[in-house]
Amino acid sequence: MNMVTAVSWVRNLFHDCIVKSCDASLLLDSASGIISEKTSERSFGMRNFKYVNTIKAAVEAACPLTVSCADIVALSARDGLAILGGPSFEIKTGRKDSKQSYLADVKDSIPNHNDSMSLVLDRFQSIGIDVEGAVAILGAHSVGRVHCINLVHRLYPTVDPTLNPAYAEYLKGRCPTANPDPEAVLYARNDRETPMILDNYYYKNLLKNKGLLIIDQQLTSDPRTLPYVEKMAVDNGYFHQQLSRALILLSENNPLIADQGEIRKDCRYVNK
Ligand code: HEM
Ligand SMILES: [Ca+2]
Ligand SMILES: [Ca+2]
Repeated sequence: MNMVTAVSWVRNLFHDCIVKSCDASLLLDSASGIISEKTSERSFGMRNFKYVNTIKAAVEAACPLTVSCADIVALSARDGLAILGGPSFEIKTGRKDSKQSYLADVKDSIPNHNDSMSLVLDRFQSIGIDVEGAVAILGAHSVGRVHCINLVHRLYPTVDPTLNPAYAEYLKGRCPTANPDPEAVLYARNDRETPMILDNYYYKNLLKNKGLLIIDQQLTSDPRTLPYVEKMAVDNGYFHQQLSRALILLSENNPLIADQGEIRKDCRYVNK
């Protein structure tokens, strides 16, 4: 199992479940009147969807039309977290898959990297995740990467004063120009200390002004969130416990009931 795939599974859970429901709406490809949520600019950098199809094909071969794509999203995120050294927890099953995609809702549901903390806290609150849970769930940024396109505005023309100057120099090395070529795949690791471990280095970094996205660093400048950052930075067990709680809430967001959904044969298309 590739660790990078595990990282993708964790991000899939957020991008699916916060848009309407944990219903695999994210996984639909553009086809027959559907425009994929994957085409949203919020989905920038998402990768490894092909492995969800591999899992689905194996599950269908063993037990047809029984395990939804939405359950695969939830269970693969759970397993991805454990593989990355994050918390282990039980997750409910029985989710149904959506019969449509919600591209038009993606931008309202998933905040932008430079939105205000109030907007982000409101978004999480609307799916039942409180401030403590919101601080923990952003700790998913303890793994993975950010492309330069999402960073350069903090480096050029002047360095964002909330960014650690030595770290800014390092990031300039990763992202040498103000206008990164979108084809060049320039990026920085989310957490330079333990890039592939889902641990509390994310919070230790924030306290040293080494947050990568504006939204990450704002956790230390907002008096509502700072106390939780400080506590998570010194207590990985507490971080994992809050992260589990928040991810379970996310994974149970607004489930489809009765015939609102189906069990897709192929996660990329609604059933014929
Ligand atoms: C306010 C909320 C959030 C915002 C604005 C946000 C934004 C972003 C951005 C801009 C990236 C970098 C994309 C790229 O340049 O390739 C990213 C990466 C990532 N995000 Fe978030 N995110 C948020 C919350 C979350 C949550 C709640 C999770 C999971 C529970 C999550 C998981 C990840 C992961 C794992 C990556 C790394 C992906 C990879 O390396 O392939 N994010 N996020
Ligand atoms: Ca969804
Ligand atoms: Ca880490």
